[in-house]
Amino acid sequence: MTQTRTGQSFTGTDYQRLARELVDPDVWDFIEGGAEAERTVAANLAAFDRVRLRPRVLAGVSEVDTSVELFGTRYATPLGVAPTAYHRLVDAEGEVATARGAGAAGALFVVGMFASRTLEEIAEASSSELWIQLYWLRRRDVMAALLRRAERCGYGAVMLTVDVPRMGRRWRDMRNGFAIGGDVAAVNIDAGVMASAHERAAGGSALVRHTAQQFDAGVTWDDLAWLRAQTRLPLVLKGILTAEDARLAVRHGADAIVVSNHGGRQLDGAVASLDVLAEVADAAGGRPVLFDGGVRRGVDALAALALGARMVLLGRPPLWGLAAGGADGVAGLLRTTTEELAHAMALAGRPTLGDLDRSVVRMSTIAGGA
Ligand SMILES: Cc1cc2nc3c(=O)[nH]c(=O)nc-3n(C[C@H](O)[C@H](O)[C@H](O)COP(=O)(O)O)c2cc1C
Ligand SMILES: O=C(O)C(=O)c1ccccc1
Repeated sequence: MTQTRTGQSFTGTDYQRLARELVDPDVWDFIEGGAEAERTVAANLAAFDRVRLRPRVLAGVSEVDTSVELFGTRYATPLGVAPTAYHRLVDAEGEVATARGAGAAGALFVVGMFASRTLEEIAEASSSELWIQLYWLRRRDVMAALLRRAERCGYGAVMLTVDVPRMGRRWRDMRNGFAIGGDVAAVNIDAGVMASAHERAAGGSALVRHTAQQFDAGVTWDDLAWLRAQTRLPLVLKGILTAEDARLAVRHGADAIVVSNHGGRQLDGAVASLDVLAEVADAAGGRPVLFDGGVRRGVDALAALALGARMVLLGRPPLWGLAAGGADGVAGLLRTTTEELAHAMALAGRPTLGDLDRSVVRMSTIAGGA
C-alpha cells in the first residue's frame, strides 16, 4: 500500500482519505478529534502553514542523509511513531502490524501503555527500536510491572506522558458515547484497572470516566524520583510546552523531553507545539528534544528539526497508514514522509540533519502570507 494505481506514491493525505473510508465513524472521531473547540488541533496545523523556508544553494546535495542517533541507537529516519492507544481499533493485528511497518522504515515506535497487543508480541514483531509510554496511574505497582516487562523484552526508553492529569474533553467522543469495545482492550494492564473503559454510557466518554478513576492527578515533580529509581532506561517526559517546565524536567532527571500538546486533545487553547519549540529547546540544557503535533509532510518535519527537535513523532498519520494498509501502510506513510523530508533537505541546501538550524526557518505572521 505505497503506490496508487497509476504508480505514484501515496502522500499522507491519501492515507488519511483512504482511512476515513475504511474506519468506523466513531473510531474516526476518536482519532481525528481534539479537546473542546479543537482550536489547538487547528493551531498545530496552522503553525506549519506559517513556516517559510530559507533555502541555501550550491551546497553539494547529491547525497542526502536523514539518519539520526538517539540514546546510542541509529535510526534511518528522524520520524517516529508517537504513542497512541488501541491500534486494534483500525487493524486486526494492531500494534504488531505497526511495529513491522515502523521497523521496515527504520523508525522508532513508541508503544502506548494502552496498546491492544502485548509488549512481548510487539517486541517479537519489531525490527527497530521500541520505547514504552506510561501514564502515571494510582496503581504504581501496575506501572512498575509494565516497566519490568518492557525491560525484559528490550524496550529502549520510558516515555512518561505528563499532560493528562485528566482526559481532555473531547466532544466528539462524549456525543458518540465512545467506548473501547468488542475484542479490543488494553491487554498490558490488569483487567481490573481497565474495566471502566469498556462501559458504554449515554452522554459520556468511557475514556474520561476511566482516566478519572485510574490516573493519578496528584503527581508532582518530586514523585519523578520514584519512577527514576525504578529503571535504568532513559526517561523521556512527553507533554512539555514551556521553558519553565523544560528546566524542571532536566532538574528532576529527565533524559529527554517531548514538546507536545497531545495533538490538541488535552488543553484546548494551548499553544501550538511548533510555536514554543525553540523556546523549550533553549531551556532543555542540551538534553535531546523531541517534537509532535501537526506534522503531516516532510517540510513540516524539516521545520521542527530546524527549530530544535532531534526527532519528530507522528500521532494520527501512522494510524491512517495502519487503517489503510496495515504494516505496509505504516511503512509507506513513514517512507513517503521521509522521502519528502530528504527532498526538502536537498532543495533547502541542507543535506544532513546536522545542517538544520534556525536559519532554515522564518515564521510568517500570517498563514498563506509573506
Ligand atoms: C487516537 C490517539 C490516541 C492517543 N493516545 C495516546 C496515548 O495513549 N498516550 C500518549 O502519550 N499520547 C497519545 N496520543 C497523543 C500522541 O502521542 C501525539 O502527542 C499526538 O497525536 C501528536 O499530534 P498529531 O496527531 O498531530 O501528530 C494519542 C493521539 C491520538 C490521535
Ligand atoms: O491520550 C489520548 O489522547 C487518548 O486518546 C487515550 C485514550 C485512551 C487511553 C489513553 C489515552
